[in-house]
Formats: sequence, C-alpha cells, structure tokens
Amino acid sequence: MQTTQKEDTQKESTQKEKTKLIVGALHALRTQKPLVVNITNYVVMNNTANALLAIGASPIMAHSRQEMAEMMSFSGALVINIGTLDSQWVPRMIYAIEQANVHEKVVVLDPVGCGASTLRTETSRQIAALAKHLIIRANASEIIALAGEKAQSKGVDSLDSSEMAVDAARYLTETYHCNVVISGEVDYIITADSEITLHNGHAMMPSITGMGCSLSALTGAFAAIGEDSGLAAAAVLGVAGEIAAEQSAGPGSLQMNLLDVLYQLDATTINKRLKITVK
Ligand SMILES: Nc1ncnc2c1ncn2[C@@H]1O[C@H](COP(=O)(O)OP(=O)(O)OP(=O)(O)O)[C@@H](O)[C@H]1O
Ligand SMILES: Cc1ncsc1CCO
Ligand SMILES: [Mg+2]
Repeated sequence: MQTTQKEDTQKESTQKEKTKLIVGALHALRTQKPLVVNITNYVVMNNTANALLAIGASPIMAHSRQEMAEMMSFSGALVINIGTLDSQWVPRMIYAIEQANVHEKVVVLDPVGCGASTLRTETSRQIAALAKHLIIRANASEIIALAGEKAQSKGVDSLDSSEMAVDAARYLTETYHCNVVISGEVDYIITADSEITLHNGHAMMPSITGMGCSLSALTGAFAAIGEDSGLAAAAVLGVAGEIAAEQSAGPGSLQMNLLDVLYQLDATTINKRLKITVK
C-alpha cells in the first residue's frame, strides 16, 4: 500500500513519541520499583525473578490462595503464567484474578503451550474471559490457538511466524477487550486502535527457556507503572536481548549477560537501537 508524504511524516512523529514513551516508562519503573506478583511455572521462577530485579522491579512469586487477596491489595500487577499448570493451580489462578479485578489491577496472561493440550487452551480462555484489565503476551502459535484457529506448535515453542498471528491477535483484542503482544523474530503490539512492530531481538533468544516468560513478567512491571500496552517491555527486552546475544558465545552466557544488559540499559542505547514501526 502506498503512503503519502504527509502520512509518512505522521508515522515518523508517532514512532518518536512511542520511543519517548518507552524511555520515560523505564525511568518511571526504576523510580517506582513496582511489586509484581507472579503465579508462574516451575521452570522459569528463578530467571523471571532475576529479570524483574535486573530491570528495577520487585518480584514476588506467590501461589497460595490464603495470601492472594492481601497481595492484590498492594501489588502493582499480576502475572499469570500457565506453564506447569495442574488441577490445584487453576483455582488459585482464578482466585488471584478475581482479587486483581477487585483492586483494578492489570493481569498479564502468558498462555504457555496454549493449543498443546485441551487443559491449556481451555484454562487460557477462562483466564482471558475473567480478567478485567488484561494483556495477553504469547508466541504466535499460542495466540493462534487461543483465538480458536489451528496453530503449529511443538509443546511450548512456536512454529508459526508472528505475522501469521496478527488476525488472531486482533480477534483477541476485541473478544477479551485486551492488548496483545505477539513475540517472535518480529514482535507485534496490538491494541484496539494501534499496531506497532519491533524488529529487535536476536535469533539466539529462543534458545533459552523462559525468555518469553521474562517478557510477560516485564510486561507486568510496566503495566504496574501505567504502561499497559506491552510495548515498553517488548522494546526493552528486544534491545537488551540483542546486545546480550552479541556478547555471548551461546545460551549459557546469554542468560547471564541479559541480566547485566537489562540492569545497565539506558535511554541513549534505546534511542540508538530501537527498531520500531507504527502501522
Ligand atoms: N528469531 C528471533 N529473532 C529475534 N528475537 C527473537 C526471536 N525469537 C524470539 N525473540 C525474542 O525473544 C523473546 C521471547 O519471545 P519468544 O517468542 O521466543 O517467547 P516464547 O516462545 O513465549 O518463549 P518461552 O515460552 O520459552 O518463554 C522476545 O523478546 C522476542 O522478541
Ligand atoms: C519448557 C517449559 N515447559 C513448561 S513451562 C516451560 C518454560 C517455557 O515456557
Ligand atoms: Mg512462552
């Protein structure tokens, strides 16, 4: 589709505005150090907590129903990751979301492995329907499966490109009145009235388990300070991930370097590296 010069100028100025918003959100996050409550999977609890700490947020992994009402009264956001769900976890997740709703807190849903089993798909839909202020962050195959289409996945890994999930993500924004982040080689941030793509990141990133889970947790941290589109988290992790990967011989050092880069990330680096396109 051809665009006019006026439209191009408009897009460029929106891109600059969005970049400013991301830099401002990172500053606000580090100043406010929001508490992010995570009900997440056994695989990634440690790297998720470390990613939140490295960016400047305050993580707590909590699973007990008995403390969830209290937690939601003072937490900044709730991250629900269904990665290792079972029949005992699901009612606790549901209760936590009900409490998040009572306190008007944002819920980030990471529907890990949605489409791989009926339990995962149905639980993801139940959670999405329940959360009042919702952001869905998932890979393309999970987004496609959540929307009810046939996805190609291998367990928790996507075999679809993020572009293939854009229509499904649009459907999800309408159905669940939420914002959606599709992660992958290109990240898409889709809201009711906007579509943004980020071309950062590195092909080594999916070689570490839980990179997407960290993205969902960071999405919760930014939502806690009011940036609830998922854009700032995807931008920060994309830029940090590519810098860390450039310094790493493989996934082992990437995991370690990522925490250092997240910790050191500054406005100048974001301004220099960010590859953002507003549709
Ligand atoms: N091929 C790639 N090139 C560049 N960046 C990538 C690539 N694949 C993933 N990423 C980045 O890695 C991060 C995690 O996205 P990914 O889609 O791999 O999550 P995921 O499949 O949910 O991962 P997991 O379930 O293991 O946590 C995002 O920041 C994304 O931009
Ligand atoms: C590998 C794996 N299995 C369940 S959760 C998880 C972490 C990545 O999502
Ligand atoms: Mg995932």
